[in-house]
Amino acid sequence: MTDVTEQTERTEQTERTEQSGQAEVKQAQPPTVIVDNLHIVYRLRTGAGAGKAKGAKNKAALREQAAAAKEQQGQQGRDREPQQAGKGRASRALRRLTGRSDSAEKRGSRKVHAIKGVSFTAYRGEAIGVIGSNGSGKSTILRAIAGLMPAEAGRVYTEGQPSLLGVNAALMNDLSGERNVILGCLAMGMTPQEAYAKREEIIKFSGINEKGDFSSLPMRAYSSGMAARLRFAIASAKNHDVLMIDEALATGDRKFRRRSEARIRELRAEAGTVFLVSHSNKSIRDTCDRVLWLESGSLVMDGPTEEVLEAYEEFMNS
Ligand SMILES: Nc1ncnc2c1ncn2[C@@H]1O[C@H](COP(=O)(O)OP(=O)(O)OP(=O)(O)O)[C@@H](O)[C@H]1O
Repeated sequence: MTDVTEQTERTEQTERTEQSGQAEVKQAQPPTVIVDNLHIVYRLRTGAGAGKAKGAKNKAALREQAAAAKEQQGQQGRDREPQQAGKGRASRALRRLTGRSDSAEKRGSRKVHAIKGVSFTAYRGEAIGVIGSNGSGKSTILRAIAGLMPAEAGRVYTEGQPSLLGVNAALMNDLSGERNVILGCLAMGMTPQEAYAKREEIIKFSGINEKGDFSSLPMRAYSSGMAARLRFAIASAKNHDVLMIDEALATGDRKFRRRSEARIRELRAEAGTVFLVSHSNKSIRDTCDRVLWLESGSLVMDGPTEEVLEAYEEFMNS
């Protein structure tokens, strides 16, 4: 198995995880993902310099605006009271506009401890729902399994290359749906011949051409639901060792949702492991046989779908 968290070697804790109760229950199938006492921490820069790269363009524009305002104020001031008017006002306005105050000039950082010591083992052939209230850590744990988040502590071991739907598809808004299908297939490791051979089938499955020739239009012309359907269609065209779907089904209409749920069942039958993050308990019920329930970054429950959903629904209604 590969350590996707790129830390040091296998720990004793992993051995314990593999020998845990879950493993005894599911020992007929080999494990595909081991999450071992995982901690994920986001670090945010605050104060001066925060969001520098992103905000630089806006700030340059704001500075120009402020300079123009200063010029105007200066002109008005000169008309009224030479030298004094406008003095200091423009720089105060600039600080207000850019959100910088003298005290905020101090550099700082804040941490968000998003995943707190989560452990579980997933097995080949399982479809696992990931549930929990907003901000409980569902997307973060999928990103960690995909190898996109470094671990603060603990490890994630995976068999094969996990694919996080929507990220691995690497779609581009300026390219047509058709070109994106080819791009997505190549990004998943298909040869150009395989990608071209799959193109029609993927577009048909996505249903984007049901109301006109949308596949030849740039993706920026698609609704969010259409884009999500195309991403799902591309990602599910390949059999994945580990496929992770984050809310993708929630955006499709009912017809597409049924089709994609059937595809998830096929993927499971073809021996992969599927993780599905969803706020729709119905999607989870229809698709998953096991559920992980996270709250505030901790694993509250891990068990059969009905058992966990019942407890979760009770918690949500209390
Ligand atoms: N890029 C980020 N920077 C800082 N904190 C983040 C970032 N992304 C998520 N978080 C924080 O990590 C925690 C877990 O977020 P995450 O997105 O994993 O939750 P979620 O269960 O997927 O939420 P939702 O159901 O609302 O999509 C939250 O407290 C969130 O504020």
